[in-house]
Amino acid sequence: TSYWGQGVIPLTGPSSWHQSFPVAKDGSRQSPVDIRNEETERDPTLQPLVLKYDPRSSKTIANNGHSIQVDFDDTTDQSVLKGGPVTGSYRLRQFHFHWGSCDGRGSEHLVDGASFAAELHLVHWNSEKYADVANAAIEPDGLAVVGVFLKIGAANPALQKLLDAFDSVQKENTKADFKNFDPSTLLPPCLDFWTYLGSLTTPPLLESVIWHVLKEPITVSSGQMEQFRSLKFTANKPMQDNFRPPQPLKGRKVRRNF
Ligand SMILES: C[C@H](CNC(=O)c1ccc(S(N)(=O)=O)cc1)Cn1ccc2ccccc21
Ligand SMILES: [Zn+2]
Repeated sequence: TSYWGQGVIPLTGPSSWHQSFPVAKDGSRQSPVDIRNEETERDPTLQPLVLKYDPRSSKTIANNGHSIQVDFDDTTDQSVLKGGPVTGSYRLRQFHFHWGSCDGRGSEHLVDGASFAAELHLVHWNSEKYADVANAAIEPDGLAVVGVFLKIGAANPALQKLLDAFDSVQKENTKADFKNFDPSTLLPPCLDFWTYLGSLTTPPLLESVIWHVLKEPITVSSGQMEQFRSLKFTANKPMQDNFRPPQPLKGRKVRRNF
């Protein structure tokens, strides 16, 4: 932050990203968005979403300074996304979370203006058309991200397996083995989704994401949310409020398959 006159201009948060990444302000397909369900369009041509995950492809868990992330072996089509609005097959690369400093906020997408306590992002890239995630990330159809809302309720046993690994990645830029984790244990039973063309929600904010936001949340307890907040950002600050606020739709249509 820097002090100019009365105001404090945060040089690190989302409101200053446009200084280094003009697409933040000038882009036509920025994410996240507030999904106004009344304004979405039901599209009967949307195929069911097929998520086929192999636990043998999970590799490591890392605190990368802005989220907690589990990385997968994406050298073969072991864990893939198919169906929904996309043709072809998108390979799972990683999943990570966004959450708040309190249970009342934390998700990136909103539904009719309402936030959830957290949001899980499963990041896949178009392995039929591009060589790797970095090349895919700069193409309009390069990435497919599935967003899953975490709603405060009963403690989630699948999530607890992940939280139990947090002790080894408390500090920023730490990584540990995290094998045999099946990400499908973090999915709700129903894969109904909203879909729209959007972007990465963190710099470089590339407009390369086909978003699939699941209608049904999974649960997380307040105690489990506290464990997310025990992770550290840089300078030993608690990792929290790592979500971008909603961005203008700029004429985009959000479709739903339910
Ligand atoms: C983007 C990539 C690093 N970022 C991500 O992979 C990423 C994935 C998903 C989200 S979210 N929250 O939207 O699900 C956010 C960031 C590196 N990278 C690849 C090409 C590339 C070009 C310039 C700079 C960095 C580059
Ligand atoms: Zn994300």
